[in-house]
Amino acid sequence: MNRPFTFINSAMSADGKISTRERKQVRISGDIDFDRMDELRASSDAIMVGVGTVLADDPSLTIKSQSRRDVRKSAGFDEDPIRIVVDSKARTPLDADIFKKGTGMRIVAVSISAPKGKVDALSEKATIITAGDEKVDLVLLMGQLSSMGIQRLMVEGGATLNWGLLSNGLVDEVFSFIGNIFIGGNSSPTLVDGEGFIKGNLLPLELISSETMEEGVLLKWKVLNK
Ligand SMILES: NC(=O)C1=CN([C@@H]2O[C@H](COP(=O)(O)OP(=O)(O)OC[C@H]3O[C@@H](n4cnc5c(N)ncnc54)[C@H](O)[C@@H]3O)[C@@H](O)[C@H]2O)C=CC1
Ligand SMILES: Nc1nc(O)c(N)c(N[C@@H]2O[C@H](COP(=O)(O)O)[C@@H](O)[C@H]2O)n1
Repeated sequence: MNRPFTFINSAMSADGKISTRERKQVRISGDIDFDRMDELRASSDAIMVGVGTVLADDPSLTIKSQSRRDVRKSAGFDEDPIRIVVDSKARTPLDADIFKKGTGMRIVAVSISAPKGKVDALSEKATIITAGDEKVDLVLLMGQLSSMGIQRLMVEGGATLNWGLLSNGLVDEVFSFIGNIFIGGNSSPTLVDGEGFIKGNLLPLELISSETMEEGVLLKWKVLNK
């Protein structure tokens, strides 16, 4: 199956949490890491998040640096990459920042079970891809994104989508910034939630690089999919 080259970028606390138990966004990394994230966005054809992240953080997923926007434009691309929400039940708010801010294509991926009225309303704002019965079939979705010409896909979480992609063998690399705080809480989301892998069937990684950045560490992992 053809699929885009896919990488996750995430920031987590020293105890592996990506936000608090109230699922409120916290600043884990600093300006240097946010600028690195902006560079990754600018080098990508598309950026994907789960609807849980849209509901919690309302990210715009736009490129913030004007010079990076200018470079993309002069190369004939939209200033922002395609922005994709994986949203089985079409819960993305119609006034979400991904619709209000930035330029270029937006995609909302839904399942057949999504309410038709809300899907119709979202179709005024975004291209709709329907894949899967009750929840979005990520393997099918990746095939469709590839056939649309998306070759390099950046995933910005959250915890449930990360699990869905990793457990289906759909991720090639992971950038993980580890910040100098503890968040704690057994219900706070971690880098990878979902059911979790079981003993004897864990997902191995190869460490590509590690560097100290601001008050934390940036790790780059290659995912050793079977
Ligand atoms: N520190 C960081 O780098 C980041 C932190 N976050 C945090 O993550 C939290 C959101 O994470 P979650 O609640 O886990 O939501 P999520 O963003 O992972 O979205 C989950 C949703 O994805 C959709 N989905 C559809 N098909 C799926 C499939 N086959 N597999 C998996 N998901 C599928 C479902 O509708 C599901 O409800 C927030 O608290 C947010 O602040 C989010 C992004 C980055
Ligand atoms: N890389 C990173 N570091 C942190 O400290 C964070 N809190 C996050 N959160 C994610 O950053 C994105 C912000 O997007 P916009 O600025 O609105 O475009 C969003 O995906 C947050 O969940 N990331």
